[in-house]
Amino acid sequence: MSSSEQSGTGAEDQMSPSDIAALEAAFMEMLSSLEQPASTTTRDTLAAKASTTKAISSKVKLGLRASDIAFPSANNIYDHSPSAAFVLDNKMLNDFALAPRDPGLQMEQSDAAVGEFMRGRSLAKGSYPNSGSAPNDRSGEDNAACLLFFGAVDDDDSVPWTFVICDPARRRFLRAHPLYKKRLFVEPHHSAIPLYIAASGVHHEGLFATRSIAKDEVLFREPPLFLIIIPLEARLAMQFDKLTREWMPKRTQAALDALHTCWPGNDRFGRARTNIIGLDLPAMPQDPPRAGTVLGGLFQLASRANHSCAANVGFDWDYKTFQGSFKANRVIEAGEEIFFAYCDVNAPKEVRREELLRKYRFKCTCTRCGEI
Ligand SMILES: C[S@@+](CC[C@H](N)C(=O)[O-])C[C@H]1O[C@@H](n2cnc3c(N)ncnc32)[C@H](O)[C@@H]1O
Repeated sequence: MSSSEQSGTGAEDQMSPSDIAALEAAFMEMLSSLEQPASTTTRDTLAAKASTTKAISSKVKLGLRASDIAFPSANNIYDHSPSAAFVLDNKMLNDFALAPRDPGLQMEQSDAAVGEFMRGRSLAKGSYPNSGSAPNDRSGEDNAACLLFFGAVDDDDSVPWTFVICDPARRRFLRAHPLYKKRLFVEPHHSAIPLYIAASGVHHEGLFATRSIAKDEVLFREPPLFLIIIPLEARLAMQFDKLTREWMPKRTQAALDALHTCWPGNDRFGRARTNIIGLDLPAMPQDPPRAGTVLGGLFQLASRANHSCAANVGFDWDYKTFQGSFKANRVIEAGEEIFFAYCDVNAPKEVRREELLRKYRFKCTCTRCGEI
């Protein structure tokens, strides 16, 4: 799936040491701005949020420090929660869809997850046998199929993190991100997300609104489960099951396995291809025009949404906070299915249909495309 403005590209990845140094310096600057003490306004906002989420905070025992989730916007209901748990594992999502009026059970489960989270472990590090083509890897490590663990790692697999498979240049680029090795942003609690998963009229399952959603409302924000370079290379495809089995936390593996695949067989690569969303990354100095999208992200919630050329939400990727989000582009009624566009909706119908068929193996019958 592509984000609204971008589609996958085959960007070249030649970065000079000075390019890399400049990017790293820019990110360090960004990091220091994120670590500024909260302003009075931000503190007031946090205090107001703390009172509105009191019921949640009393049950979710989490001690995230503001600096761990230092997101500067201070204007979104899901930001900044100091009592937040990333508890969107698949079982809980299913529970949520089946029993949306039973948040108590979910709270208990999140308590357990949060307890593990707080124990904290050092970052796991690994390399993968070199498959031979890393001409611009100046990092001193020999793994061409680069793995990058972006976020905290817990041996018990219960913490939010992002698993990245990319080329050496992008790895260095991502490493310079201020959130590297830090905890990623977490939602206050998934019962605050106005969505549930249920059978879809267009395909198997989809996301639905639990209540009326206002135009421009952000439905949720979430870090990706993993990122992978686009285009998806054959050598990564062949190693993908092994890579994920060996390096991905079991919890993330389970979340990946729970997603739909539109490709024959049951391999994880097909599952990834079905569900990946193209992400806009900051342009790198040597990038050709429109090469902003160089990574695809797989998301636990966003990847559950079906496509429509008349989508009711837009997907947004915020590289600074490492979050994907859905924003309503019109009022959405309770019970309505959430749709976002996998392709460029400004392209002619025949072009859209061809792309959706080729990449996602379905014929679009949305209100704009009509019956086949
Ligand atoms: C990211 S998944 C969407 C969630 C999926 N429906 C599920 O049950 O997990 C993408 C796949 O859903 C199906 N799909 C999405 N939108 C569709 C639509 N408008 N019509 C038919 N199939 C669709 C296609 O098989 C596509 O490859």
